[in-house]
Amino acid sequence: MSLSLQSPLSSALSSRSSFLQKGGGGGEGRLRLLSGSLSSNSIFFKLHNPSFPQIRASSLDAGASTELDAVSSLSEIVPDTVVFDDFQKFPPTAATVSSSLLLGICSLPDTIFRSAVDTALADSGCSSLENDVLRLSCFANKALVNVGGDLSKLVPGRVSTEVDARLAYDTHGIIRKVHDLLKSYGEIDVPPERLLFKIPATWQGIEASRLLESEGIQTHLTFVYSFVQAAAAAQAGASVIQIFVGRLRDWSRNHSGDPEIEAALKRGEDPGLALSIDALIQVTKAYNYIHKYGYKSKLMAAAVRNKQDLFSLLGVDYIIAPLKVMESLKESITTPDEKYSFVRRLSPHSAAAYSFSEEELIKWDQLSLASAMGPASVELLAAGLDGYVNQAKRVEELFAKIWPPPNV
Ligand SMILES: O=C(CO)[C@@H](O)[C@H](O)[C@H](O)[C@H](O)COP(=O)(O)O
Repeated sequence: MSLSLQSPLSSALSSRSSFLQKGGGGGEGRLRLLSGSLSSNSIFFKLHNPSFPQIRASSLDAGASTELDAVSSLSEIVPDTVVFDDFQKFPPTAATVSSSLLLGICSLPDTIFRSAVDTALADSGCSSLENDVLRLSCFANKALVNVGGDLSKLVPGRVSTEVDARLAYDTHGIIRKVHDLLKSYGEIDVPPERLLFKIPATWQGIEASRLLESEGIQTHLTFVYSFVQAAAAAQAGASVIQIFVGRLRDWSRNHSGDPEIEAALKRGEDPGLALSIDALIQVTKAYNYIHKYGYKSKLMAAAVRNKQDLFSLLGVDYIIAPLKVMESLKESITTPDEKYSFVRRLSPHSAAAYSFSEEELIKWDQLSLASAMGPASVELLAAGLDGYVNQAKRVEELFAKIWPPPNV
């Protein structure tokens, strides 16, 4: 059977062109690429002065550098790129491919990734599957891999591929899915060392990560909202552990009965602007645990909403920063003296000095993890999974509408 590669998506999608405008937290159709740091020199800033003056880029003189240079020397700052134009401004060095990205690509009339999706929908192996569910899942996998393959040519770093969140509680299902994705990547010559597989940090996801890492397959555990998930992920040997600090702050703010929030409000602090104490505690403990005990994992802080969030995380291995924060950091100039305003909050040195309780140093298992996670991480994990499941279903619904292409 010969299948056309002539953009079978176009007609079905002509009414879906507004995905990219919807924006918002983790919103649909946002195209997320991860760029590396712009500077690698290591300066250690000693003093903290949150009200340091900001000078516009036009007045840059010898000896001045940007805030972005300054913070990039302490953490790898990863732009959370949402549109293709940002490639020019913040060239990506790594990328994530997800259902959300597929929805975004399908909503655009003409993108460099569109033919990757069309090619997936023309895959004869998938087309020949009689079972509708299997066929749609096959198309979705191929689309992820084809887009991931294109991204691997654009970025020098690793491409992280989202694993279907419907498998979040099925260790062997996750492993089978990753093996399938890896096989498809092999067919288009993308080697495993260029790949990460993004898996939800449920206990079953953490177990899958442990087994996959033991085969040399790199994993990226996401939806981490607590130190205990991060510790279990580190024990599993996950390559990347992604903790969503801003969502923890939002959770605290939305549970105003929380005594910490009440106390912050009484002190006149706005819990909506500063990272909540709990978010800072979880990320600090996660970082210290990984670095004190020599785990190979890298900790990635995500859902950073403003510069103050970012400043309070300096030293963490990676920080994903929205473009507006990146731009503001790039436009703000520091003079050599002002550089000392930046404080490295997290470092291997401070990690070494940190004390954990005996209960925190256990070998985590399903039961201990479940009883230690706490309401914020339980609720946020469930909400994150719901979002990903919804996006995965929408991709399949979309593919079901447009397959077979009209001229088959
Ligand atoms: O997960 C990745 C990349 O792997 C990020 O794009 C990630 O989705 C974003 O940093 C966060 O989701 C942003 O947080 P929020 O605004 O959705 O709460």
